[in-house]
Amino acid sequence: MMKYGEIIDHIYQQLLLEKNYGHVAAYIPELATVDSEKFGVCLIDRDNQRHAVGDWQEQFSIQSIIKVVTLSLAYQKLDAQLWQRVGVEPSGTPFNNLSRLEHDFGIPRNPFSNAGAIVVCDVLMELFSDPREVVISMLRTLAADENIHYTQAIAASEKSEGYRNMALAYFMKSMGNIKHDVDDVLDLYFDVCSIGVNCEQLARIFMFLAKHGRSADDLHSYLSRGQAKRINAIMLTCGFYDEAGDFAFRVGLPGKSGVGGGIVAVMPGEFSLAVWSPRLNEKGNSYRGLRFLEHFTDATQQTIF
Ligand SMILES: NC(=O)CC[C@H](N)C(=O)O
Repeated sequence: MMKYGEIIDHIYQQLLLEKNYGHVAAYIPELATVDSEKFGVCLIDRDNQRHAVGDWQEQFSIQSIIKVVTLSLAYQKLDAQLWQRVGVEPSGTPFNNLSRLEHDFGIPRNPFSNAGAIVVCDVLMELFSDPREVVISMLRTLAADENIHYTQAIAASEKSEGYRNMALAYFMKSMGNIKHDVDDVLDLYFDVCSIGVNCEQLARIFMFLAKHGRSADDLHSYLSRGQAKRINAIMLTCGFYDEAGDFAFRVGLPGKSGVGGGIVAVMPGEFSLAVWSPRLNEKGNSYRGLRFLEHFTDATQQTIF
C-alpha cells in the first residue's frame, strides 16, 4: 500500500521552502482579493481514504475546473452527438483565445477552452430546465457534502469585466452555435465558474473519473466506462490550454486547472488529487500546484505513462 500521506506531507514541506512564483488572477477583480500564499492538498484513494495537508478545508473558486463537470452532464445525455458542436482537439492557444474560433467557423476546438465551455452551457440549457440545480446537486452528491454553493460576488465580478467571453459568445451566436440568448448563456457560465469548493470536496468529486464514471461511494453512476475514458483523454490533451503538453510531460495524469488556483488530477483506478495555490504562471495555471503534482508523480510513479 502506497504511503500517500507521508509523501504528500514531505513534498508540501519541501515546496514551502521554495520561492513561490506567479500572480493571482486579477482580471476577475474578486479573485485578486485571495491570499496568494494559501496552499492546500487533498488526495482521495481508491478505498475512499483522505490524505490531506495545509489549507485543504478552505474553499476557493472552482473556475475552469467546473468545465469537466458541465461537459460530463452534456455528454451523459447526448453522447457522440455533442461533438457536432464542440471538438476534442487541443488548441495550443490560451483559454480565452478568439482568433482560432473564427478560423474554425464558431466550432470551439475543445470543451475546456472558454468558447467550448460556453457552448456546453448552451447545451445544458437545452437539456435541463434548471441547469444550475443539476450542476450543484451533481457536485454535492459526488462530494457527499451539501456545503457547496454558487458565489454571487465572484459571478458578478467576472460578469462586470467579462468582455472577452462576451465576444466569444456573440461570435458563436453569429455562426449559429449558440441557441439561447447570449446573456443567459453567459450568466450560467459565470455562475458555474463561481462555485466554491475546498480541496477535499474537489478530490471527492473527481473520483468519478478515477472510478470509470462512478461516484467515490460507488452509489451513483454518471458516465459509462467508455465516456469516462474519453473525458480523461480530453483532460490530458486539453486540460491546461497551451500548457497541456507540459503538464502531460511533467505530471503524466489527466487533470484540469482553474484560475482560482485549483488543479485536480486523477489516476484511473487509484486516486483523485486536488491542489490549491492561487499564484498562477503565465499560462494561467497554478505555479505551485504544478510543482506539487510533478514531484508527487515522480515520487510515487503513479502516472498513466
Ligand atoms: N481558466 C479559467 O479558469 C478561466 C475561467 C474564467 N471564468 C474565465 O472565463 O475567464
